[in-house]
Amino acid sequence: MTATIIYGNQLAETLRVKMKEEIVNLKRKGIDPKLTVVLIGDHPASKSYVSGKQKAADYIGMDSELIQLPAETTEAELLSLIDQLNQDTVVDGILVQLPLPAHIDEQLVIEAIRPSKDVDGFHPINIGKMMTNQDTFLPCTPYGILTMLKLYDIDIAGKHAVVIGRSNIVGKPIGQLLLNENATVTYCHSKTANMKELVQLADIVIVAVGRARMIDRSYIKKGATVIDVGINRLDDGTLTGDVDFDSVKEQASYLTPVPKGVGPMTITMLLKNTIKAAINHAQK
Ligand SMILES: Nc1nc2c(c(=O)[nH]1)N[C@@H](CN(C=O)c1ccc(C(=O)N[C@@H](CCC(=O)O)C(=O)O)cc1)CN2
Repeated sequence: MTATIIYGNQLAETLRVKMKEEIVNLKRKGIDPKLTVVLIGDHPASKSYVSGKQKAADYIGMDSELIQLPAETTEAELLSLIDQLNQDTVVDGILVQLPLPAHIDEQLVIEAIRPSKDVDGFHPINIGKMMTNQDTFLPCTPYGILTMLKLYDIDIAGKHAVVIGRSNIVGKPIGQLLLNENATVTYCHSKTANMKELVQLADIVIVAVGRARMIDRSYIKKGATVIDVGINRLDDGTLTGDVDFDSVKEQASYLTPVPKGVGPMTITMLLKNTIKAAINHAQK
């Protein structure tokens, strides 16, 4: 058996075409969603992700703006900018690209964003709503993963999902979203003693550790669904995931590639959240 490969870039394209129409319809009703992205410093990967967000917004006809500030920007300056964007009635979504330089407290910045404009879904109020299964902005990567599983009709309820990684932006929230869908969820992390045994039990494996090709077929139960969130740049410049793709594709029933897997869905869910924010703002 060879796994069905879930190409996130193709799903993302289909969803973006639909959003393009949605934007036309919203504009007819006087709703013009706007996303503001803030980038501090010139970290090459962050610059590339931010540019991907701008291009995707342009493609669907969404108004977007990039505010790029030097790495020396102080925490107070960034908080003051966020305050201005919170007050600006034209701005629907605010995204501060992470990671931030070490002298800025990331959590303080996340909490400064008005929850109704937090299209990243990182504000504790939005996380709390997600945990209690209320309507809110879902963090974009986990939301993208859930959308991929649903579009492929992959059963979640009653299945055993193992999440490898416990970051605030991917590991913790994807586990919660799968739990909300009635999966039984196990988290593994760097201190988990029997990780391989646990992963071998999983029907759905989400890998978000940041270690190139760490998970090979010996971890994977025959027929499992494997979602690779890792983006690792090798010395030769190529990108690879946390999963050893060629090995796992012979064992899994569904598998996401890197690149062209989860990444494009992350950006697509950001657009979706921004549209949601604009509709919410228009109803107030
Ligand atoms: N404020 C946020 N910061 C960060 C987030 C986030 O969701 N919000 N997530 C990541 C980075 N990220 C989005 O910002 C992101 C990562 C990767 C991709 C993507 O499309 N990857 C491509 C490959 C791109 C390449 O060639 O480098 C792929 O997988 O096909 C999009 C968004 C950390 N920061």
